[in-house]
Parts: sequence; structure tokens; C-alpha cells
Amino acid sequence: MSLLIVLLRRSRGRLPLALLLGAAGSLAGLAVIALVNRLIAGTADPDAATFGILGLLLAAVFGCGFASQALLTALGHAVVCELRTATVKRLLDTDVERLEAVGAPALYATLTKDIAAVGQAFNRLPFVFCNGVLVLGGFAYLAWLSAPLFLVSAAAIGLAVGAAYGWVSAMRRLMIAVRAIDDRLFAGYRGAVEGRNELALNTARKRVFHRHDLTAVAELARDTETRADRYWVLSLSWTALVILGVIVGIFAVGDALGQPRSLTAGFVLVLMFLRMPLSDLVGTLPILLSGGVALAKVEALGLEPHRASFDNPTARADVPAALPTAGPLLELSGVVYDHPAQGGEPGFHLGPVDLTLRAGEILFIVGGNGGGKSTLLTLLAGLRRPSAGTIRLAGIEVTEERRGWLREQISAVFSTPYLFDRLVGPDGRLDEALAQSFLHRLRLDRKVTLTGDRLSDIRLSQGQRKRLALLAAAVEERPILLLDEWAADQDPQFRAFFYDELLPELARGGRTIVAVSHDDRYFHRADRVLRCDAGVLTPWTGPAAESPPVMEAAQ
Ligand SMILES: Nc1ncnc2c1ncn2[C@@H]1O[C@H](COP(=O)(O)OP(=O)(O)OP(=O)(O)O)[C@@H](O)[C@H]1O
Repeated sequence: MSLLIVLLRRSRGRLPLALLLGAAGSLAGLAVIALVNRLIAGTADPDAATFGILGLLLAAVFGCGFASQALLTALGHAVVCELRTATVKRLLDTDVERLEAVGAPALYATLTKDIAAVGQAFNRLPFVFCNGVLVLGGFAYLAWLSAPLFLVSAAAIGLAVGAAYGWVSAMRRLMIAVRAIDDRLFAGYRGAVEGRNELALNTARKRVFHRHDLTAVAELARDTETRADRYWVLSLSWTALVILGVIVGIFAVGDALGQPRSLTAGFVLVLMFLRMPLSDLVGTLPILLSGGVALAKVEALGLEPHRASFDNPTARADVPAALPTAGPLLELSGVVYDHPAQGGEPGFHLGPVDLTLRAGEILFIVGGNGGGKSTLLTLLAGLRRPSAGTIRLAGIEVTEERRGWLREQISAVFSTPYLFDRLVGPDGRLDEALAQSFLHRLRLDRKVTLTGDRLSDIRLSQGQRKRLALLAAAVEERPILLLDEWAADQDPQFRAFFYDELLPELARGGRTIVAVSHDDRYFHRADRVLRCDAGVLTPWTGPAAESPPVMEAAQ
């Protein structure tokens, strides 16, 4: 039903026209049958006028059917296109935390499988509608032909539909189960693509992965799909049986009710004609059901409602146009964040964090693996919502409504950055000269060419990827730059260039920089160094404070 509501909402007037044409085509088809019936019964003359009418009716069947289905299928494709772009826009507007909770495999499954399933269902709707009109019109004609025979057939078909209702519900339940298994299958596909190196190196791992993470899930999907299809073919065979049963029964009932044989024969002819659209309707059930399940799945992701606009919803009136260039810039007071617990393991607790970042400052954050450094950076960037405490930017509290404003002040290079092949400057305008100069200074100009805002190649080494990500962040020209272990993949020469030249230069240019770093050789380049371990932020007191790794005796 929700499929129909979506279609109705988006059709902008084309739907009523298409439905009208479809109904006209179907009714013209029924009129052909009715006229043929009259020819058989001898109540119409087989003269030129009758055949002329039949010719016109056939032309109407073709013309109206074609126009209606062309309109409806075009509408179906338009809905799918809109669903694709709108779902991606909703995803772009949704919080990182929500997307993390949903997980990448489920998101990919929705973007590929669910949208395709909804599309298939939409594209079947025109045929469902035309068949529906045929069936309804056909039954109305049957009622007109003989009320007693119609009542008997309607009662028999009604009972049969009631009996089949349970099968359709069972089929829907199984389709929901199949869709849940699809998320696990997509996790397997992802492992096969992204873990290709590890899998190529180790045959045993490949076998274990293929058996447990792929074959087992694929077989579960196959079993569930097979069970769902069994209900479908049962419904198809049941439909054929019911129609044929009613046809046989009608002769017996017709005689018992004293109906003339010619009337019964005409009644049966219409029933035979209705067999095809009825079977088509039942045949389409799985496509419609899986479309409905897919649409429900898209909604269950909990994405933000669709907004066509890309404007930052932050009210600009109550925030300053520019940030201060001296004094406190970003202040965290009692900020707490909890990563959710998973699989029986406790979640990670960060904070309470009290931190004041001054404008133009270079702050380094050090700490052991899993200490919470990256989590802290995402909180500073406004990508995560603290569970307690306040964040102030330029003295103004960053409320939920102002989180977009905070994000607009931040450029970041995360530890595994995603590279886009277009550079984007402030307000979408790129300073090409600045970009070219960074390309040169980051020693990427022999590898990548910048034409307009487009980069020629992003298939780079890990260290080069980080440099390109830094370039993309720098040309955004935002006041706060967050770097997560940026230098970890750089060669010693470039690392020295980064700490000794680039960072101080960026700071002199007005940037406030927070960098996660383990390069204690260069800690003197920072105005301050803090340590983040076990979610607690403390001043760094020198290399002696580093806890040595636990060394196990070699076996
Ligand atoms: N999306 C997430 N969901 C649940 N837990 C998470 C998530 N991201 C990180 N964590 C947990 O939070 C803790 C801190 O992770 P974080 O990435 O902030 O540490 P880090 O100090 O940056 O580590 P590293 O130096 O290894 O990069 C880890 O124990 C990690 O398991």
C-alpha cells in the first residue's frame, strides 16, 4: 500500500491520466468479450457495424493500454530515480553515529538491493492496475450477466482467497527474513573485496571465510527464499485450481438454478478470460511484497527525513561570521562520550574532558592505541554528539542546532581518509593557485595533475593518499585543522618537512591545529602536548610517562 502512496504523492497529475487511460483500455477489452458473447448467443448481428465497433474497441485496447503503460512505466522509473537520489541525500544528512550503528553492509544492501526491489515493484504497478481493472470490470459484467451465478462464484473465490491469505502472510514474513540475511551477505561481499590481499595469501583463511561467512549465509538465504517461493507457487496453482473449479462448478450450479446453458457458457467464457489477469496478479505478488519489504527497510534505517536543500540548517543570525584570531576558540567542559557496548564487550568511555583550544595554537595529542584520540577528534569536529558536557566555539555554546556551524569551521584528515577526485574550496569556490602550490609542496605534482577542480588520479600509495587528503583539507581554508596520525605514513624527509615547515606555516596563516602524533622528536613544534589514554585527557609529561609495551618471551 505504501508503494501506492509514494507513487500517488510524486505523480503530479500524470497518474490520474494514466489510470484513466488504463481503465479505458481494460474496459474496452471487456466490451470486446461482451460483444463476442452476444455474437455467440445470437443477440448481436455479425454485420459490418458490429465488426466496425469491434475494430474501434480493439484500437482502444491497444491505444489506451499503450499510452497508460508508457506513462506509468515512465512514472515508475522517475520514482526510482528520485528514490535513489533522495536516499543518498538522506544518508548524507544523517549523523555519523547513526550510520555507524546501521553499518556499511546494511547501507550498501539498501542502496543496491532495496532500491532495485522498490523499482521492480513500481514498474509492475501499471500491470497490476490494468489487471485489477480487468478483474473488477469482469466481475461487474458477470454480476450483470447472472446475479445468482455471480454470487456463487464470488463466494467460492472469496473463500479461496481467505484460505490463501495465510500463505501470502507467511511469504511476506519469509521475505523479511531473506532481506535480513542479505545484510549478512553484503558483509561477506565486502570481506571478499576489501580483504582480497589477506585472502589471496592464505588458502586456509580463504576456505574458512568462504565456508562460514559466505556459503553458510548464502545457503540460509537459499533455504528461506525457497520456502517463500513455495508459498508463491502454491498460491499460483491454487488460483488456477480455483478458477477451473469455479468453471466446472458453475455448470452444475447453473443447471440446478435453472440458468440457460447459453448464459452459463457466456459466463464461463468471461471467467476463462479473467483467468489470465488473475494469474498475473498472483504472479506479481512476490515482486510487490519484496518492494514493500524493501521500502520498509529503507525507512527502518532511521535516516534523516529528506531535505532537498544543501544549506546548513544552522541559524546564521546568532553566530559570528568569523571566528576570533586570538584567545579561547574551542572549549570543552565536562565532555563525555560513550561508544556503545557490542557483542557482550563493554563500550568505550571518554571523558569528562575539559580542554580549551586557543586560536592559532598547535596542539599535539599522544597516547596508546585505543586511548580515545580519534574519538576526541570526531567530538571536536562536531561529528559525534557528547552524552554530557558542553562545547563552546568562540564563546557560543554548540547546541544541536549549531553543530553544523561547528563542522563548517573544521577541516580534517582522518587516519584512513577517503579521497574525492574533486577539490572544493570555501563556499564551493577553489583557489586554484593555492591548490597548485600545495600540490607542488606536497610533492604530488609529478603524480597528479589538477585541471580546474579535478584531480587526474587518486590511485596513490598510502603516504601519497594522506598528502592528497591534507591538500584537500588545506584548500578548504577553514580555521581549524584536525590531523589524525597524519605523519605516520610519511618518509623521514617529508615528516621533517611537515613538522618543521608546513605545520608552523599553517599556524602562522591563522590555522588552529590539533594533531594526533607519536613523533616525540617533533613535540617541540607544538604549543602544548596532551595525552589521551583510557579516555582520560592529561598533560603529557615527557617520554618517561609512556608505558612500555608488554613483551612476551619468545617461544
Ligand atoms: N564506532 C565505534 N563503535 C564502538 N566503539 C568504537 C568505535 N570507534 C572506536 N571505538 C572504540 O573506542 C576506543 C577508542 O578508539 P579510538 O579510535 O578513539 O582510539 P585511538 O586512541 O585513536 O586509537 P589508535 O591510536 O589505535 O588510533 C577503542 O577501544 C575502540 O574500540
